[in-house]
Amino acid sequence: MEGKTESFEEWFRKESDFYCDKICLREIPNKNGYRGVFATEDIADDEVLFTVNRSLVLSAENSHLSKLVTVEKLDPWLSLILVVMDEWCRATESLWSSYLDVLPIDSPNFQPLMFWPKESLEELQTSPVVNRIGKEEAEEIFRLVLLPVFEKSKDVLHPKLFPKSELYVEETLLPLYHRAGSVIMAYAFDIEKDQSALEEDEEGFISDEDDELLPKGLIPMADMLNADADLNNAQLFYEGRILSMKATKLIKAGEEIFNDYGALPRSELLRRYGYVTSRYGKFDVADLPLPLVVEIAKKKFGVSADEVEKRSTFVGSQIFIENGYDITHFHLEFEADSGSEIPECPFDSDLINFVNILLLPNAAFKSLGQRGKSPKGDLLSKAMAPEILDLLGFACEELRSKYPSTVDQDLQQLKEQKRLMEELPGGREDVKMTNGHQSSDSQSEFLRISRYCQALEVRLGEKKVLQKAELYAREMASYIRKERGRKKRTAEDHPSVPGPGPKESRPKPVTTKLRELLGENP
Ligand SMILES: C[S@@+](CC[C@H](N)C(=O)[O-])C[C@H]1O[C@@H](n2cnc3c(N)ncnc32)[C@H](O)[C@@H]1O
Repeated sequence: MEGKTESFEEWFRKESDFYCDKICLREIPNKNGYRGVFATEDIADDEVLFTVNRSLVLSAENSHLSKLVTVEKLDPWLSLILVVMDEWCRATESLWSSYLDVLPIDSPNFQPLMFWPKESLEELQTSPVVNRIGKEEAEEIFRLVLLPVFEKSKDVLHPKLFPKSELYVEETLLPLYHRAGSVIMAYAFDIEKDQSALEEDEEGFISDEDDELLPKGLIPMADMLNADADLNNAQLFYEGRILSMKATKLIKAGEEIFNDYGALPRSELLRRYGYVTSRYGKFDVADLPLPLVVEIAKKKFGVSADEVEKRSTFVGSQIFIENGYDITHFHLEFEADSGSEIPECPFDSDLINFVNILLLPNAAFKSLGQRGKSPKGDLLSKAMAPEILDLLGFACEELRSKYPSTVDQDLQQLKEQKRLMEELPGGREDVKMTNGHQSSDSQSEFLRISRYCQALEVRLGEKKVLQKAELYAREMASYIRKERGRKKRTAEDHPSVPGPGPKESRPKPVTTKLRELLGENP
């Protein structure tokens, strides 16, 4: 790694149109050898940090390979994977050689979930992220789509990619394919079209293609910026042929410059980028599978299989039914109508709607079928049946119980693992990682423990979301029941008052317990 960061920065300074002298790229001490971009002087909001000409983007369009084979015909991912593999093998012949040297294509420290061994993946317990890694699917695409391309293009690909002496080189190609794919997932950008080059149609509208089809590209230096939920202070702007990285707020000398990777739950951050930080905890979600909801409707609410079938068909005719719904952390929202704060519902409105229909009494469902319209299950503003909340609360409880350890056990384990990490021979792990003096045994022990800590943070995050949603469901159901009782009593005490009477201000539905929960860190 020595000198590579400096060589890359020097190369970029030469190749880019503009590189502000108030910033520098450097390796971050105690951080496992990864780099970041820092301000060396104060930088004003909107100030340009650097620019990259489109011709410097490592993309299928600009690649050496595109002059020889029509790589752009592959989907954006596959074409860039192929291009990166080829440029990587071309080593110093590649225009991007100094840049490729700083990408973690062969670094064991870059550990997104794709590279986790089975025993570390097991520490994620029942987290649904394990099913989203997609290693087998990626390997199938490799065999079905990429290997035939290698075969067809063997005369123009770099000889290392397809040694002529061998016909089938999966053993050497597959690991490189996975590394290149994972680097692209963590480093590549969707390259927005150059609007000035897009053709206008007859009515003067610029025709654009679907976002899904946007080509992917590696943008040197732009991808050296790290991200951390609340600290983001820079953003990439597409300005014709030029891509500009600009400050989005005042950045003080010495501060790190962060780009925004998006509002990602920690499970996704780990899957795509191989790291987690607690600041992303607020974006954590738990995926509630619909079959679990249905199972509870049957078991605890006596809904028959026949009714489930009929009602699912009814809902399916109105909205697209997902296999599962994200449950989120809830926050307090100010409600202008009542002048009070209400907790924002952690359950998806389509899920509420579905449960609402499942639990309707037969007669009500029949008349709904005749009207052909589904009622909106808008929590609180409409009179939501507390049974819906009961069912969702049970579902969260059930889902949480599928993780073999509790929140408290995980917290204890996390503390213990962090202590073990500190105790690794030679002091703090990451210091050893960067100066390269640790034995391979202690390095692999460090990687094992750090994967364990990351898995603990992910599963803890999901359990906490479930715990909070469960309590929310219980508290809100009890609040709605109390409210109904109170209204009924009022009506019984004043039977002569016609109509609903003067509009009452609704009492705050935020109980002490909910408040306590909201005060906690995610
Ligand atoms: C787009 S790159 C950023 C440049 C990278 N730091 C490097 O040295 O090559 C994304 C990778 O940086 C690392 N990263 C980004 N933000 C991070 C953070 N806040 N904490 C730890 N690692 C981070 C992760 O390894 C991630 O996969």
